[in-house]
Amino acid sequence: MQRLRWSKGQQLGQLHTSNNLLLHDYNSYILRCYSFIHIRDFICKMDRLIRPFWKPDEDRNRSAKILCGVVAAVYISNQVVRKIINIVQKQQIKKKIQEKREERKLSKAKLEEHLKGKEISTNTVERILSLSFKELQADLQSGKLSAVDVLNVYQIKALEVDKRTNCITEIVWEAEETALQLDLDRKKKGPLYGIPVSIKETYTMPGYPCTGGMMFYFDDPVTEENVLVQVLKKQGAIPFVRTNVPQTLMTFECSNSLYGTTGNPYDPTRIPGGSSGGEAALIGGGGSILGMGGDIGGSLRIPAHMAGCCSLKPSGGRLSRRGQNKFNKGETLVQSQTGPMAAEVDGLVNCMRCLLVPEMFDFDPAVPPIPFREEIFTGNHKLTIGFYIDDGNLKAVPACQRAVLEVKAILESQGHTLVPFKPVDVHRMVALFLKSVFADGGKSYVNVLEKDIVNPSLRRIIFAFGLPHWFRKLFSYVAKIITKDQFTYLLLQSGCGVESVTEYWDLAMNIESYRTDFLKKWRDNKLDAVICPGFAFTAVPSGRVTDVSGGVTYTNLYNLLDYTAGTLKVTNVTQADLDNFQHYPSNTWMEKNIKKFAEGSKGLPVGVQFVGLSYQEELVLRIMKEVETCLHKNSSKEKL
Ligand SMILES: CCCCCC/C=C\CCCCCCCC(=O)NCCO
Repeated sequence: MQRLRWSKGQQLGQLHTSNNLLLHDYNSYILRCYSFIHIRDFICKMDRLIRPFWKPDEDRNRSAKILCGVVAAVYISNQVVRKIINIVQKQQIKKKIQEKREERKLSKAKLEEHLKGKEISTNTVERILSLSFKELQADLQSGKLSAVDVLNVYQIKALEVDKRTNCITEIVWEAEETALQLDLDRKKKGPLYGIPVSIKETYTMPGYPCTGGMMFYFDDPVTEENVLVQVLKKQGAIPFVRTNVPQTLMTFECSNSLYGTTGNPYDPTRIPGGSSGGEAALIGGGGSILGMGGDIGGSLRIPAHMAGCCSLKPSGGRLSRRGQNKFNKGETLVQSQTGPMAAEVDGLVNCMRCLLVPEMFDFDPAVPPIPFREEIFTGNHKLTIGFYIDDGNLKAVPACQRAVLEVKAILESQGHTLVPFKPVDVHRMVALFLKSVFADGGKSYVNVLEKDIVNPSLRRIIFAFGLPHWFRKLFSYVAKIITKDQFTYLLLQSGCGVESVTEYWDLAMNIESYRTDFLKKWRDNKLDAVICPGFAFTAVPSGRVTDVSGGVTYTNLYNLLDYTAGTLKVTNVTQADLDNFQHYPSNTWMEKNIKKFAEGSKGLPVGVQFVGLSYQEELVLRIMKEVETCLHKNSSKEKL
């Protein structure tokens, strides 16, 4: 037996280095059988030890039976005790959640009372809210407006948007004190003086919970202030609210047991996108002019597209990640990036300008010390821009296709050359992405959520993550036959992650080779930039995200490549877009769901994505600004 085990073990070691998935599954299966053999061996050994104590005429199997019984009893009672502990813990969590919800309600009511006491006229509110980013900045700099007035107006509007969408997790109480101080200290005006900024819940700010929507992190003490928050404050900005995120951050639904569900400002029964969904709902609803978010698979861009604002996902840690990435820590192959979200491109530009300063490079020496390159942003040479409306995974819905074609026409009218482009095999890309972000097979999420109330939209995935890998992989084939969706298959297959360091290194090499192939195609087409759909579809009803999760290939491609990508709202869904659904395919489960969820989507915002190579933030912003200017001109012409 010993010899057999040794030789099989050697064989397994050899098989393990192979990349063949089936062989790999077979290995896991054999290893499991071996664990069983170990238990049987153990029982046999114990049997031999105990046997001398039994009378010789007794049943020879009696001791083994008793031992099996004891093992079973210990196992069952262990399970029962664990279940009881879990139930008690869940009750405590529910109580805590309830208390927290009451606290949040009271805090918001208190701020509302405080603002009512100030008797700010509707006129003032409307006037300040109607100002563009540049106008607001100019009025604050000239002293026409005070920081406190602007803050109070945005607080009023933010509370109003929150009532419809539940986008605010915490009120930043020291905001008014900061504004008063800034107003007193007028000589020291930073470039963002008096600009209220909303902050995603994942940014650490001492005194405020930073949970990523997971109760597990609720009692984690927050000691260090996020680097970007520190720099923004130094530049005169005033963090005034913190905003909601999805449980785990790895989905684009914006819902968790602690803060509840955030709705879309255009239709609260639908999602605002995620994970920076609270930010997008607040900015899209008009309750904030500038905000901060994060993005590992689309979390800055999906919500900007779905809730109607704009965002920029910088590349390569261009902005500091310190103090926001504790949830994706250790994920080095695809890294979460921090970035701004705003009502207009000017907000993004000014934010980047004010963050790319010596203070940030000082606070975080890991950030490449590249200041904002004005010469690239203001450059006027004509560009070659690739475009696509279908990435080869899920076809973008008619409104998302139209949005890209409209931007294409705008850019052509500005003298740029637009050429058709098709990304390199997105299925290959998404398999690498899922394997990287779920490298541990989703184990850390399952562990963290074990002591939480799992959000209904995630239950199916978390359940799948708890299943043995061999079963998940086997089931992926069944799921593929039933759904006909390649993404569902890949989520189950690649979501198993890697089993060894060798596999992790292989994965890193495969990502490198995908990046090389993509860059070659980009260079062959002589591209400066690419435009493509903001996402595969517009906002879907809450709770249905996992039914259409394949849409993420439109955004996570640029995370895997580590390119710069920004999203700008360019249009709204029209009746003609909905009528055009007759040409949309319904071959797969997700395509059918997308079609179903599009019903009633008229009026929802639609964004377009603008992509540049790594460290091309200024170029991407330049193109976004050009398009936004033309859109504004066109809409004022329409109004005339
Ligand atoms: C743990 C549950 C995950 C289930 C959803 C699986 C479906 C798709 C996987 C990728 C989705 C990525 C969405 C965007 C995530 C993101 O960018 N988060 C930012 C984190 O800082």
